[in-house]
Amino acid sequence: MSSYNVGILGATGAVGQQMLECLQERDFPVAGLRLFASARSAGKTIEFKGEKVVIEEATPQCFKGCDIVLGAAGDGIAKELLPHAVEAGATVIDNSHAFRMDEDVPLVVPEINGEDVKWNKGIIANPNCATIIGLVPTWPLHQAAGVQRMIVSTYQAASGAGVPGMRELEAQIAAMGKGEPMPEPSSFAAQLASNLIPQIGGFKYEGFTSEEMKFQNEGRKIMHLPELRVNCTCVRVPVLRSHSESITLEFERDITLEQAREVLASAPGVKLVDDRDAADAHDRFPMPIDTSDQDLIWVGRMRRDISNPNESRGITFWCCGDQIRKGAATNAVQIAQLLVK
Ligand SMILES: NC(=O)C1=CN([C@@H]2O[C@H](COP(=O)(O)OP(=O)(O)OC[C@H]3O[C@@H](n4cnc5c(N)ncnc54)[C@H](OP(=O)(O)O)[C@@H]3O)[C@@H](O)[C@H]2O)C=CC1
Ligand SMILES: N[C@@H](CC(=O)OP(=O)(O)O)C(=O)O
Repeated sequence: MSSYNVGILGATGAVGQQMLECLQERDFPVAGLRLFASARSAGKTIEFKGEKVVIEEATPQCFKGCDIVLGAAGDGIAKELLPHAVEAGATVIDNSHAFRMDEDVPLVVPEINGEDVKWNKGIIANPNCATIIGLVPTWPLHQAAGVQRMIVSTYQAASGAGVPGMRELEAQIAAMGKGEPMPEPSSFAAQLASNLIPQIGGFKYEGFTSEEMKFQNEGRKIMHLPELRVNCTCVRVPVLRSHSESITLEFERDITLEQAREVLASAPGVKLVDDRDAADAHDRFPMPIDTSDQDLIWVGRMRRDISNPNESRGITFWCCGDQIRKGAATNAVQIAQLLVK
């Protein structure tokens, strides 16, 4: 089997660190590993497969010799640096928003549109984390009955805002516990501990935020459904890791609740946890505490949409998934696996 020189831009962040674990877990054929971050981190080391790898400062020239570059930095850095990785001959799989909606950039969730990697011209984009988590269970139901419309509410963990978001929530919880003054928020618009913040990203379109519009726009591109109607509300919740979503789907064709359950029970990337009679809440429905640090999207609370006048055309469910893994690092490494297959 061939092996590849892999670079990670943003190797010290929440997603970059998780990528290192995913590469190891999936036994990705890494010939050489290069880690890039800001000048602040240059010279520090990170262990990979028992060996210390020195972090290099990310510059336009740094990608020489890389076959695959995994992007795990913010939009601005991705835009500035990753085209240089392509020029240096690498294929880029980027997690930022920078290239997702570009026409010549495939936006890929392997369980849905893995085939799209084939038409890449050097950059493949990893979708928004909340979008991936919602679409993995939606796609098999779409294949069964044709999804026309989605109503989505997300409950997004603090680590969606990276390492700084996680630290901010931890510091606030610690201050509350000790009765100390609350540290000023900086990653989030307001205090997150003991609160909910119904704004992720800036306000963008008719009062919807950028995060909310990503669900519609990226969802249309991934599922090849340019007419898909999506109404999404994104909320930041005081959970450290793993996003949760309430999703109502409206279908073109009839599907019963039993049929929908059957579809999801064998869908790739999905675990059905939907047992109203289970004695233990952990077996009754998915919760973010149970879906952290694993790769599947757990689905439960499956119900017929009683607000839909056509009783066999609407399904509501709840799902949870680790957004640092399947919403980012795992999805990117799965794409890399498709590329080298
Ligand atoms: N967290 C999540 O759940 C998800 C994140 N994403 C996306 O993934 C990307 C990374 O997010 P996340 O890991 O959360 O962010 P973090 O804030 O945790 O990490 C950011 C990374 O970018 C690096 N970086 C910052 N400035 C520079 C610079 N000037 N040059 C080079 N590298 C730099 C940081 O290095 P240093 O340590 O040296 O500052 C760090 O490695 C973002 O685009 C985000 O939108 C996508 C889906 C989910
Ligand atoms: N915005 C997401 C995480 C993220 O980074 O998304 P995007 O890659 O689309 O900016 C969250 O905060 O939960």
